[in-house]
Order: sequence, then structure tokens, then C-alpha cells
Amino acid sequence: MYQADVNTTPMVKICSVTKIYPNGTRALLDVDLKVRRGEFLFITGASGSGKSTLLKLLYREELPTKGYVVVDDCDLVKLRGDAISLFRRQVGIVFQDYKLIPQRTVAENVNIVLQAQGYTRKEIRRRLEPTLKLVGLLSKANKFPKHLSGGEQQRVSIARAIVSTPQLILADEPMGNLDLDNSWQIIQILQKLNSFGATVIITTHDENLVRRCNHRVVEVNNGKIRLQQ
Ligand SMILES: Nc1ncnc2c1ncn2[C@@H]1O[C@H](COP(=O)(O)OP(=O)(O)OP(=O)(O)O)[C@@H](O)[C@H]1O
Repeated sequence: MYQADVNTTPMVKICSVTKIYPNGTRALLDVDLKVRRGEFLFITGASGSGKSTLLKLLYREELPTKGYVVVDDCDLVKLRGDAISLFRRQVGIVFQDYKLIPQRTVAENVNIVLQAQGYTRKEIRRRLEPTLKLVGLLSKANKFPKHLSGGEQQRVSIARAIVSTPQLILADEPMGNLDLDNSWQIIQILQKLNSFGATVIITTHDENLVRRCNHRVVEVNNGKIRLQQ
């Protein structure tokens, strides 16, 4: 599915980034961060510390007020128009609130990404089954989101994020609405994808979960990176 990349240039480079929202809120101040290809990174910090803003800069949802953001050799500050959607196709994004389409089945929610990207029906079929299998939802392909538990819905959203095999997976509080067992399942799926070569960056409040895993942790505090371990 994924290919480990031996290239040693960082997958993500955030250099001297300050983000001030139009209403004057300063979300990030002079942040520097590099993430290696194939790394699994946790971003922790209190509510409002700037974690989501940091992630939004990485999928070009927001632009920095100062500094630059490079993902996979692409300078995101310079991206315009269609180049932004083309870039986002190479990034798998997982949100806390799943963002599934209620009127579509599990399979349709996942396929929609590939359809939008012009994949053939044959290719869509080829990708769907292993992806649903990986997140443990093959037997629920024809169910609608309202018939799934929160953990299952989050696994559909992961399937949707990874079905086009992006090299970078960004997950913003993916366990935010889940209990410990379901959170652990999500982490294990993301770790598996990481073992296949994907770079994974997760924001979380959950210090216990972070402690259970042996990955680099970056703590954001009041818009600054306070601690890297
Ligand atoms: N679109 C926006 N406009 C104005 N201010 C914003 C916007 N988005 C976030 N902020 C502010 O920027 C700061 C950082 O917010 P951010 O969402 O990045 O924090 P967070 O660490 O992800 O918080 P949480 O854990 O609660 O999701 C906060 O003060 C927040 O109120």
C-alpha cells in the first residue's frame, strides 16, 4: 500500500511561523518544527494553545501571517487556486467529528474521495476492500453512519483519509469523542499506516494515550512550542 521513503529531507518544515487571525487573536508565535518522513508525531497542549491552527497550516486551510510552511517540498504559502486542491489530495485528514455524509453508506463515504479524484470504477473497487479491511469495517460497507458507533464512524473517516494512500496523514483530535478502547484502536490503525511508510501527525489532549506510545511529542503552549521530547 505505502512505500517507505528513504529520502532524508523532512516531510514537514514549519519555519518562524506566526499566525494572527483576522480578529487579532495570536494563535502561534515564531514556531519552528520539522517532521521527518515516516515519523509518527503527537502534538499536545491545552485547549486554545494552537494545536489545530498548526495542523490547519499543514493542509493549507490557513496561511501563516509570517514565516513559511513546506510540505513534501511544496511551499504552501505560494499555492493558489487548483494547486491547493491538488496538494490536499496528497494529504489524508481526520477530524474529531468524523465529517461523514449521513445519507451515504460506509463504502460510498470512502469512495467519494476517489470519485472526486477521477479514479476508474475498477480502481475504486480495488482500493475499497483492503482499506475497509484495514480499519475493520469490511462487514459494515453497506451500513449508514447513523447505524455505527462513534469508534466505527471514526474508522470510516480514517478509511476515507487513507484510501488514496497519502504519504501524510493529519489527525486533529481523532480520539476526542471516543472512549479508551476505541481511542486505542484508532492509534493502532494509525501506527499500522505509519509502519507502511506514512508520516502521521496527531493532535491530542490525551496524555495517557501519548504515554502509552513511544513516539516524539511536541507540546504547544500559548502559541509556542514549549517542549519537544
Ligand atoms: N478562525 C479563528 N478566528 C479567530 N481565532 C481563532 C480561530 N481559530 C482559532 N482561533 C483562536 O486561536 C487560538 C488557538 O486555537 P486552536 O484551535 O489552534 O487551539 P487548539 O489547541 O487546537 O484548541 P482545542 O484543543 O480546544 O481544539 C485560540 O485562542 C482560538 O480561540
